[in-house]
Amino acid sequence: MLRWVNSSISRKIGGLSIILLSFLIIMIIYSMIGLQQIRSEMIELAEVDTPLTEVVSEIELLQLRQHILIELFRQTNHKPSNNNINPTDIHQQLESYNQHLSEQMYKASAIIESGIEKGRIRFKQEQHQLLLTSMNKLHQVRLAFEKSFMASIQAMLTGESINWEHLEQQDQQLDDELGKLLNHLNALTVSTAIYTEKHESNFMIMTSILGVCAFIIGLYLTQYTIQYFRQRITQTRDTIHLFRNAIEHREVVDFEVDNNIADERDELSQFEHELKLLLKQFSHEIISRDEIEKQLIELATLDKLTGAYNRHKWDEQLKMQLNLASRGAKLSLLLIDADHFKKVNDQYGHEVGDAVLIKLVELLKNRLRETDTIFRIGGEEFAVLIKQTEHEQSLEIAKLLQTKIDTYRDASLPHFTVSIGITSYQAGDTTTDFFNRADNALYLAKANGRNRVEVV
Ligand SMILES: Nc1nc2c(ncn2[C@@H]2O[C@H](COP(=O)(O)OP(=O)(O)OP(=O)(O)O)[C@@H](O)[C@H]2O)c(=O)[nH]1
Repeated sequence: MLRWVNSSISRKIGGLSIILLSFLIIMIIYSMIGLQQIRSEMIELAEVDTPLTEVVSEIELLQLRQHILIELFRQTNHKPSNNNINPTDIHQQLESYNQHLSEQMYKASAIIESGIEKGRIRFKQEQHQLLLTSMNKLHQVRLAFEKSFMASIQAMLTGESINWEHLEQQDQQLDDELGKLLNHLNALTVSTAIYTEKHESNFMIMTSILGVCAFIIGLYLTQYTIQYFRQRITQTRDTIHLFRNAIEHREVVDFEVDNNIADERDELSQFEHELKLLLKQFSHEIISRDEIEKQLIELATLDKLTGAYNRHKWDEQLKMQLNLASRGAKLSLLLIDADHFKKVNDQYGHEVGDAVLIKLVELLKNRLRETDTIFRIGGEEFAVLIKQTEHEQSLEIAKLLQTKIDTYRDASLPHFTVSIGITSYQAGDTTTDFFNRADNALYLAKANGRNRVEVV
């Protein structure tokens, strides 16, 4: 069953088509055999039933002739002078009647014998026996009638009295026997016709059942094919939908892809498998490209040495934050400059100077909130934008930073200090106004002895 489920689509549909085709072939063969049988039964009807019907009609006519013959004989005997038929004529007619009856009986037995030989007479052994007995009886009765009739003619010719009672008895007996034979022959033709009719109706029922079965199989095959394709296409559409959603939300699509069974599956499963692999790989690439882009943007906006934002980012952020401040947001600017940094470089070397700058930014980051951004705007000069904070509080932060740096000690670094100029946004400030006020404050801090905070 699993092999069937996993087999290719062409094999699945091919398998079902073979079942349907085999069924149709069986149906056609059955119909041909059935039609052939019905045809032979029709021939049988034509070969047995029709001549037998003719014999029956002939015997019925002979029955009539028998009655007429007796009546003629009666009239000739009653008024011989008024009748132009003489006993010789009656004798001849009797012989002709006998001959005809014998011929019809011979014909009937020949038809039945030949029918039985060819296997076309479908009646029971007892029926056959009954027919033969009836014929024998008829033969004997006919002989007795002939004998009695001949004796009566002879009596009429010699003027003796005729035994009418006996003749009429023989006539009646012959009539009865003829009637019985006719009944047997009729029953035979009727049973043949009934058999054929029954066979025909069985054939029609069987053909109809086979037709309905073929229709159901065909319908199921069509339904199965449509359903199968619809289900698989829906699955693939869901996979693509999942992928699209994941990409929209910038998430990695984690399809379950079973590599081991991929080769054993049908074409649609293999297609789905390949699609999932492709989408998975594609999503990974999109996400990693996003990561790279993010890193590139970060790199483009960060200062390589200290990790603080660079001058380019500073210009952009200063404008943006000032814009927000003009709409009511609180904003303070700290300009931080390392004191006598030239001396550090000169005395300890440029590398130590770099290390001092790195440490300086690290100390600033440690004391600031995530939202307060640090920019390196010159060699040893930094700016900090403090958002959503009152001026007094910003001043406190500036003093705290200056003190922390002053009190910081590291055996591998020289002691260093910073001067800080601070200002807060004032209504109508341009970037230049805002920056210049902070710069003036820094200048004051430098001028007033460094390692201190000044406000403007
Ligand atoms: N090591 C190092 N030094 C730098 C860097 N950028 C600027 N400098 C140095 O920083 C020094 C700045 O010196 P100045 O502008 O004279 O100021 P200062 O010596 O700090 O004195 P004041 O600012 O007046 O206290 C210069 O010697 C620059 O070479 C850097 O990235 N690394």
